[in-house]
This record gives sequence, structure tokens and C-alpha cells, in this order.
Amino acid sequence: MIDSRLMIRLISKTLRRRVLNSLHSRLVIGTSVGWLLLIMAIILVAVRSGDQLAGQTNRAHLEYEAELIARHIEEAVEVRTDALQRLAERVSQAPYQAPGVAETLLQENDGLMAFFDALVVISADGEVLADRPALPGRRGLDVTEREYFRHIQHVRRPYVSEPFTGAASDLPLVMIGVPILDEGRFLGMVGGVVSVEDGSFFAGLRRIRIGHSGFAALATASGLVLSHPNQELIMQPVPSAATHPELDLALSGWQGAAEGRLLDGTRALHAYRQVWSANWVVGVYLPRTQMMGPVEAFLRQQQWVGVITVLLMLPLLWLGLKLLLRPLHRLERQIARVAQGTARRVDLRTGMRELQQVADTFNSLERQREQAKSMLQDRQAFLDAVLDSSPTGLFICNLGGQIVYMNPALKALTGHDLTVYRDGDIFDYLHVDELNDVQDLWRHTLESGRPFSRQMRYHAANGQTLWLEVKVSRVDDGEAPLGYVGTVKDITDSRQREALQRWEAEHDPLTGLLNRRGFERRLEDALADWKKAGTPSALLMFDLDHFKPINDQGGHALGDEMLRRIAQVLAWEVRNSDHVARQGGDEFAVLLPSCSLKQAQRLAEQLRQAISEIYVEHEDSTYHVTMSMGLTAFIESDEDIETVLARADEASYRAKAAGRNRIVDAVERSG
Ligand SMILES: Nc1nc2c(ncn2[C@@H]2O[C@H](COP(=O)(O)OP(=O)(O)OP(=O)(O)O)[C@@H](O)[C@H]2O)c(=O)[nH]1
Repeated sequence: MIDSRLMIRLISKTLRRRVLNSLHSRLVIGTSVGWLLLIMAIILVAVRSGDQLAGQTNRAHLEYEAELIARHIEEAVEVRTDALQRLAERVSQAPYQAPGVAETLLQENDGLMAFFDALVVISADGEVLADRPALPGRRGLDVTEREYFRHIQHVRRPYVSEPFTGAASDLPLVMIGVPILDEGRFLGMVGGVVSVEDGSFFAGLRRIRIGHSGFAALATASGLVLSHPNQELIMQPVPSAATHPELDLALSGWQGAAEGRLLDGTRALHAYRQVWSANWVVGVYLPRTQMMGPVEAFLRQQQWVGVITVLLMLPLLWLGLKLLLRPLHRLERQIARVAQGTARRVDLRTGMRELQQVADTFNSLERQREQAKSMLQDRQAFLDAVLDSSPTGLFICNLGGQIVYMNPALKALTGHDLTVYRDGDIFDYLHVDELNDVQDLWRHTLESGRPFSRQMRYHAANGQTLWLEVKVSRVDDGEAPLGYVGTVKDITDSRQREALQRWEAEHDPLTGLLNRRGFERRLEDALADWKKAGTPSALLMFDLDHFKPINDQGGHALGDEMLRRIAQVLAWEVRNSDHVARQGGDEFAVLLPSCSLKQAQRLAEQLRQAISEIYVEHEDSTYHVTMSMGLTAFIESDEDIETVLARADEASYRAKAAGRNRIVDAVERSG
């Protein structure tokens, strides 16, 4: 089963995407909601006004009903009182106290039975003399203690009694009594008995209905219910003043209408009228549900009207808005065409001023954009031409350090184009010796934005190793960095020239060996090592014996050839770390760093042997040379190289003096 939350999310997402995404849908929904709100507001106002109007109308109507009922009861009481008075007169003129007289009188006035449930004649001393219909136990009853008898006896006026329970019938009754008077003297009374529960007097009142649930009730001013549609309440006390304050007021003589509650708690409109002649109160009640029935029916009707109107209106609204928005869609399509480049401007003719204004503004902006674009293209073309024609190699990097542009000069120089750098690493073509340093420096530049400047060896596409001078600077637009621009200069020639010059400064051009200057610099280094770390080094210095005859007999070139061969043999015989020099003329020197004296002596002997075996030939003559060598090593007292050189030189001189082709050890001798 699909999770309901997921379902709701899906629906709302679809709604947002599909429905709420277009102006048309939003307008349709917005207008419908607005329309609904308007209808609801109208209904609300109508309901409030209807409520007020219904209240006022019903109040007037209910008061009128109460008035009618009270008047009807007044008249009924009056009619009955009049009839009883006529009977009382007749009784007063007859010897009614004589046996059977009163009874006969009642029989003769049998028509009064239409008004009452029973008739009685009571003597001045409170004895029931006659009754009709005759009820066992009623005749002869003593009623002197009855409230109605005492009242009529004293007041001597017609009187409607408080409800009481009949002694003979054991039913709740009301007595309408009239005094029998003879020139003001009280002779007794005639009374019409009305049954509260099933007498016709109150039955009519109970049947009164106002609408389908409104009703009337009657109570005595003392607070006993005489008539009510609910029979069980008859002869019960009325509800308390706390829950029914308006009823309490009515019992005190107030007449009018007010909102209150019924016994079951429902709200109802109450109207009260007094029946003064009987000291009763008529109450008429109209439940609020009935009172508001027409208003609610109207409300329901209006709600349906609203819903139906919206449902009918929706397609019309949808269509109307679609037609209304057609120019907008036209504009949208035209703008899309301009964006695709298939149109240059929008051409919208519409009566909608605002939309026309949008189209005009768009065209004006598009014109400005075209101008700016063309200016930019011109500028770009100019810049491209400048970059293309620059003899210096130029490149541009993005902020990540990737090359995004190379000018033709740089492409020609390296033989690479941009694709090489896009696909591969910028450092792939660097000389391996440069790699680490250049990478570190470049990383530092990217992180700090500081300029990059470095000479480096680089492998061009044709396999040649170039010396390049690369300088890179960051380009900023105000505060934000945009990228990096770099220049590349080919310095291969100058580097080679410099290297040659450096080499020439320290080497003998004829033999390729170190010259005096180069040799002395290395000797300085070795002496410094000796002084600092005690690293021993040995120095051999020798002068060729009988070299001059080669020059003299074979020519200078032959002498040069001999010198070159000697240099070659020397280079072969020594270690790579040893330094061999031609000091000038036919004088040579060999520096043996980190070499003990013993090893030096062994090497010196090897050299002597090797040189003696070298020969050059000229015109069937073979020429040999030997050497007179002085050998020394650093000693404690050596402060400078001149001392060391002098010691070796002096030993070499002594070797020559001692007969040539030999080695003299200066240290051994001095030791
Ligand atoms: N071919 C050639 N000869 C040179 C060069 N420099 C010096 N010489 C010659 O080397 C010779 C050195 O002279 P000496 O050392 O007196 O000649 P030697 O015959 O070796 O004499 P001893 O040392 O006494 O045996 C001179 O004749 C110089 O002209 C050079 O670059 N090329």
C-alpha cells in the first residue's frame, strides 16, 4: 500500500509542477478562489441580515401570538364569569338552601355545562349544597378552608382559584367562583369547576402549535404549570429563575419577548403575556432551529448557487483567460525565437498597453544587447589579433589552473595545442628535474594569487628540450579574481650561450680539461672541506718531459695532438669525481678529493705509466713524452691553496731536476 504522506507529497509536487507553473492556471485558480470568497462573504452578510430580520419578525409574531392567546383566555374567563353571575343571581332569588332547590337550579341551567366540567352551589357557611354532574362525596363537602371560598367570602367578587386537588374527584382543578349576594350580604357562591388535566378549557391551549415545533404554555402567577404540551409538567412548578430569568420576570408581571432556553436546553424565542383576570401568565415558545429554518434553507440554497456558479464559470473562465493571455503566449514564443536566433526582434500588435510596452522594452534591450555584442566581438577580434600576432608565447588559465587559451606563438614554440593540456596534465611535458619545484611554485601561486616566475626545461612536441622562462600573473576584476595570464619566452639559446661561457671560463679549449681558474675553484672547495670536515684530498702536478721536440720537429699541431691524447688518458684513468686540469703549456694538475695519500701515490704511478705509453707519429718518427710529477696532500698548516700548489709545484720541479719521469712526494719529504 502506498504511504499516504508519500501520495500527498506526490500530488502536491505534480500540482506545483503541472498546475501552478503557468500564469493561466494561476489566474484561473486565483479568480475561482476570489469568486468563492466573494460568494461566501455575500452569504455571510445575507445570513447575518437574515438572522437579524428573522429575529425581529419572529419576535413581533410571537408577541402577537401570546397576545392573542392571552386575550382568548381573558375572554373565556369573562364569558364563564358572566354566565356564573347570571346563575348566582338566579340562585339568590330562590330559596336555594331548601333541599333540592339548588339542584333544580343547576338542572335548569344545564347549558353552563358547555363551559365547565362541573358546577357547584356552596352555602355561606361553606357546604356544597348541590353539584352537577353529581359526584359521590361532593355534596355536603365543607370547603370553608379552601382558598377560593375564603377569597370570594371576603372580596365578594368573581375569582379564578389557584389550582387545587378536588376532594371528591382527586383531580387537579381550577374553580371559577362568583359570590351569591343579597344586597351586599354574602349568601354563598356558585362555582364552575375546570379540570386542569382533561378539561376542555385547557385542552385547546395544549393543542396550539406555532410552526412545527413552537408551542404555548400557561402557568399561574404563583408558578404552577396549568397547560403545557408535555402533560407530565402539568401542576409542576415552573423552572427556576436561575435558568429561566425571563420566565421569572413574567411571573412578576412583565410582558414581552426575549431569547432564552427551553427545558431541554435548546435556544428559543420566548414571548409572555399576562391574563390579569385569572392571574395567569401565557408563554409562547419558538425554538431557534425553527426560527432560523428559512435562513438556513436560504443559506443552503445560496451555497449550491455558489458551487454551481463556480463549476459553470470554471470552463468559461478557463477559456476567457486563455483568450486573454493569447498575446502573452505570442510574445513568449517570439522571445524564444529571438533567443534561438531565428528572429531579430519581437513583432507584437496588441491592444494590451502593458504587454505592448514589455515587447517594446524587450526590442530596445535586444538592440542594446546586439550593439554591445557587436562591440564585444570587435574588441574580442582585436584582442585575438593582438594575442595572435604577439611573438611572445601567451596563455590564459582559469582559476583552477587549467589552460584555456594559447596563442599561436606558444603553439608554434611548444608544438602543442590546447587539447594536450585539456586532456592531460599541465606538467606532463616538464623536464623531470624541474617537476617538483615547478609544481610547488604553481600550487603556491594558485593558493596565494602571487605571481609565478621560473625558468624551466620543457620537452617540445618535436622532442627538443627547450629552456623556457614562464611568468604568470593573476588577473582581477576589481576585487574578484578572473584567472591567470602567462607569458612564455624561449631562452634556450641564451641559456646555452651562458652555459658555454661558463664552461669556457673554466676549461681549456684545446683539451677540454679544466683550466687554471676552474681547477683552483675546485681546489678551494676541497680545502674548505678539509678544514671543515677533515676530508682528505690529494694534489698531483706534473710537467711533460721533452715536449718541445714534438713541436719543433712535428709542428705545433702534433704537439696539440699529444696534449689532447694526454688529456684523454688522464680523464680515463681518474674517477668521475676527480678533477683534471691543464694549467698551461705542458703542465697538468689532478685533484683527488676524498682520497688518501696512499691511493694518490698509486694513481700517480698509474698516470706516469699511462702517459709514458702515449705516442704521436710524424713522418716515420714516433714521439713519446714522460712526466715529472709532484704529489702532495692537505696538511694541518695549509691555510690557502697557493701554499698547497706551491708545495706540489716545488715537488714537480724537484722530480724534473732529479732526472725526469718520476714522482716526488712533497708530504713525505716535508714529513
Ligand atoms: N703544441 C703546443 N705546444 C705548446 C703549447 N703551449 C706550450 N707549448 C710548448 O711547450 C714547450 C714547453 O717548453 P719546455 O717545457 O721547456 O720543453 P721541454 O721539451 O718539455 O723541456 P723539459 O721540460 O725541460 O723537458 C714549449 O716549446 C712551448 O712552445 C701548446 O698549446 N701547444
